[in-house]
Amino acid sequence: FSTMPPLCRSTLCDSNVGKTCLTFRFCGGTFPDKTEATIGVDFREKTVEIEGERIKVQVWDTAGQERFRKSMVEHYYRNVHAVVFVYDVTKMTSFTNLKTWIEECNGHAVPPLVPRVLVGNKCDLKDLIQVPSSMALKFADAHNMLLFETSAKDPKESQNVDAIFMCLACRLKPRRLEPTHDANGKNSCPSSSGCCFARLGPARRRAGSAHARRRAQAQ
Ligand SMILES: Nc1nc2c(ncn2[C@@H]2O[C@H](COP(=O)(O)OP(=O)(O)OP(=O)(O)O)[C@@H](O)[C@H]2O)c(=O)[nH]1
Repeated sequence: FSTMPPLCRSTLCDSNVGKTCLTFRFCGGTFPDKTEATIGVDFREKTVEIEGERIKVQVWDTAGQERFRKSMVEHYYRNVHAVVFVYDVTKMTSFTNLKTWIEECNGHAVPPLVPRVLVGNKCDLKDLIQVPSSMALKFADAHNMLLFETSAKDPKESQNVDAIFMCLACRLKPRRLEPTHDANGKNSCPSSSGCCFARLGPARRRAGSAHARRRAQAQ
């Protein structure tokens, strides 16, 4: 068991996009029947195994509603190892608001080299989709993020949800944590080659994988 402190990542963005449900799906393997608006920050944990090493992943589920974010103190931003930005594929405003969330993150001194990924949730609602994958990919590219399209609700999509956190756990695996942010601030993480995706099964290869491969080829 890893004695390192848990890898912490934060899920950020508008209310109702499914941040809480995604963390339930990843940490507990279930979709909650009912959720309440998150107040402040909720913590969930899961231990994953990567290359024979057990790593504790701690997910910080942050409130989307402004009135419940008052307790989101600087501390949380300063201590994240990775950030997961979530939008609802059936709600264009949640996608256009991403810019504000990225600015908020930057404004709280989250170092640009802390890995960030973009997650389009509620893909099970196929007839209601407002944000096309192509648009999301363009945005993800422009902000140097990988894109995952998921559904916390559909159990068939659960591998895609796992892929988000497994990819980040792989990038942040303790022995890789230091080189990711070397003394010169350069990103020397070996997984920038897209190795996380190479190890994940085909079911997880949505928009994110094609995107990752293109990025890997470009590097
Ligand atoms: N169809 C569908 N509904 C989802 C999915 N994920 C979440 N929901 C629903 O979306 C609503 C909001 O989900 P939450 O996980 O509470 O959203 P949140 O982003 O954590 O909201 P805040 O805590 O207010 O920031 C709930 O009614 C969920 O049942 C999904 O993948 N598909």
